[in-house]
Amino acid sequence: MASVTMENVNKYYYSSARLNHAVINLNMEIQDGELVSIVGPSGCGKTSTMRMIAGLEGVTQGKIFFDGNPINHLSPAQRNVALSFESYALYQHMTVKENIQFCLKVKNLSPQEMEKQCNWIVGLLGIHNILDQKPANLSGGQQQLVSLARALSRTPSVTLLDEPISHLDGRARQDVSIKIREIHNQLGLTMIYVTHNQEEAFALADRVAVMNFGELQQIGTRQEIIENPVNMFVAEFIGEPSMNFIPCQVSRQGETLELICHKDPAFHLPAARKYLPALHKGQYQRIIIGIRPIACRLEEFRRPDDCKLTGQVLSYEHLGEKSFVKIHALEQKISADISSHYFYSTGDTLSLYVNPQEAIYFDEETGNALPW
Ligand SMILES: Nc1ncnc2c1ncn2[C@@H]1O[C@H](COP(=O)(O)OP(=O)(O)OP(=O)(O)O)[C@@H](O)[C@H]1O
Repeated sequence: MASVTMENVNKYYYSSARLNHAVINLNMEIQDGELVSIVGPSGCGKTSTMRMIAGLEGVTQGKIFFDGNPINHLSPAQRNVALSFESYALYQHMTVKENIQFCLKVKNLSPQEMEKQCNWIVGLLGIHNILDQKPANLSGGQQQLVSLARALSRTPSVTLLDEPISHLDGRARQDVSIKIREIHNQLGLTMIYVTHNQEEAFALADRVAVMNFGELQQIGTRQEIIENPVNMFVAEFIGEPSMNFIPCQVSRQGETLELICHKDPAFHLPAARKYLPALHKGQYQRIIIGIRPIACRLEEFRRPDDCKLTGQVLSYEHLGEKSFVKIHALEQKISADISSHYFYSTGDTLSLYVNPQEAIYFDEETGNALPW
């Protein structure tokens, strides 16, 4: 297995006389044996990044290294990467078993070893019943499992999985993603995993990379990204429901700092301790306060320092153990994740309690998180 380093990597596409800067100055380091997941909105450059690492797409500018060795000039085969992309790319004239074994042939295994390796991955992914089928007779989900089996049966330098289980339904998807993690752990693979599903990304990966408009916004563990998003894009994109953003004016009176979020009715928040040094510098007049829905509590769960926010219920959803409510307060929508067994109707008056210490502050001008 190998570490992957991307140094100032750029990808331009020239199509219909239009220049598209799909990946912009990407710098990323993936350790040997690490599982990194890439998430981001459609068109942000995830697949282009994967295809450049695989060698299926040229790098316009910048360098990619495996274990410190430049690989830009190497063909896909020379890079020794295993791939499973959303479109399965199976050999249509071969059976499932032949598809898997074909990939193992490059490893020069004996027939017995090949059989053993094939049985291992087939057993893990539970696809024995389709071994003699041709791809055309399989569902989209089954074809993805075969494509995944092919990628995971090898022990390549780097394993690239791009939406490898997007066609599986809920339960099967969860089971297979757990198996991918198990295989990764067992074999110590260096793996890059693209998904639109944040929960899957955080459940699987050691670190998650968030991209937007071709640029890497942040790479970190779940805790780092949830607790310390670097900007409003990451804060809003990660987490469901999305973070609430409340614009505030910073009011300084001597040593006292207060955030005026709304005048009538008045809603003031004491400044969070961790941001006091940044706010005292006087550079920020207006900031945006980010409050996660999970940090908006009902009265029964309120904490001593919580501030009260009252408004009319706009919507209420009860989903199994979770309940989401939106209220109209401070002339905007405020979402709360209230694990509650009460039911609310549109128009009910509801108070939510937020702890000012749990808020994340952003510069109104740049959208970047304030330092602390
Ligand atoms: N072969 C191509 N020719 C021209 N433009 C392309 C090509 N492939 C991708 N693009 C453009 O590059 C940008 C990044 O595309 P890419 O497929 O890498 O994004 P993505 O994050 O993987 O999207 P999705 O999540 O929808 O798969 C998009 O604007 C896309 O339209």
